[in-house]
Amino acid sequence: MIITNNLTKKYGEQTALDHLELEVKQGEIYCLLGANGAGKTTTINLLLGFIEPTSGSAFINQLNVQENPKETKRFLAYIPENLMLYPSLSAVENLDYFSGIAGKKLSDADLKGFLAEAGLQTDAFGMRISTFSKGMRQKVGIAIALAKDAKVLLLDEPTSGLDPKASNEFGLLLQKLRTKGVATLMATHDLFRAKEVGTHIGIMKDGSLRQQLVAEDISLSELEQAYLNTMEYKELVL
Ligand SMILES: Nc1ncnc2c1ncn2[C@@H]1O[C@H](COP(=O)(O)OP(=O)(O)OP(=O)(O)O)[C@@H](O)[C@H]1O
Repeated sequence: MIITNNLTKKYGEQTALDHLELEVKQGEIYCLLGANGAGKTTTINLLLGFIEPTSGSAFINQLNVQENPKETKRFLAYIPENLMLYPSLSAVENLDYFSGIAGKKLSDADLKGFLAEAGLQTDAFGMRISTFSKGMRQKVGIAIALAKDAKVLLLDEPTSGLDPKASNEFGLLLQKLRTKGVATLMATHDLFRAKEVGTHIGIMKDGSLRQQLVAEDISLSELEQAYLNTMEYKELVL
């Protein structure tokens, strides 16, 4: 579903992404970890076609992103850290608008069905987005992915700033999408959530993917150690 071949992005002398080889299959949740500036957002922006690679290629559903910018977007849903929705429109109206852009004309009942499936409480369906918490807005983002029938979900730090309950709910939603066969790539700083929801975990540093792990094969403390080793942190001695 998601494949990158030697995907590289340079800004002048600086290499933001260095020959990335990545594959996320149907029903997998791949969590990308890494310090600030490691290249996580660059990876997502390349998959979205927001920026052009310096070399290498990215594929969504077997289509080259650069060569098929419109077609690849049809398969994608993207939830950034702060999802942009229309603040003066309701959840139903936003969903109607964004699913319309994706070419879906849905009935009121369908729209509400997707919001319910995304875990939004019924009394919020008609409320303005400006009154929503971040967790509620992220649920609208999931509803958009569901309505669009997205095959690939790209997430950039979607749980940052969410309280543990909202973050846990978001993780459960990702697992629900996984059972529908969605391939998810999530950039995150949250090791705990990566271990909880991820099927695969990649650790990036300075634009390159340094380690790839299968989530069920490691414990949280092993993941933490692998992360710290990759970052070459020394153990803190007090
Ligand atoms: N438009 C740009 N111009 C120049 N350098 C850039 C640009 N965008 C990103 N970079 C550089 O590319 C590198 C990778 O950045 P990127 O945003 O992908 O990191 P990240 O892993 O997402 O970090 P964070 O966790 O802080 O979001 C950084 O060194 C960054 O400064």
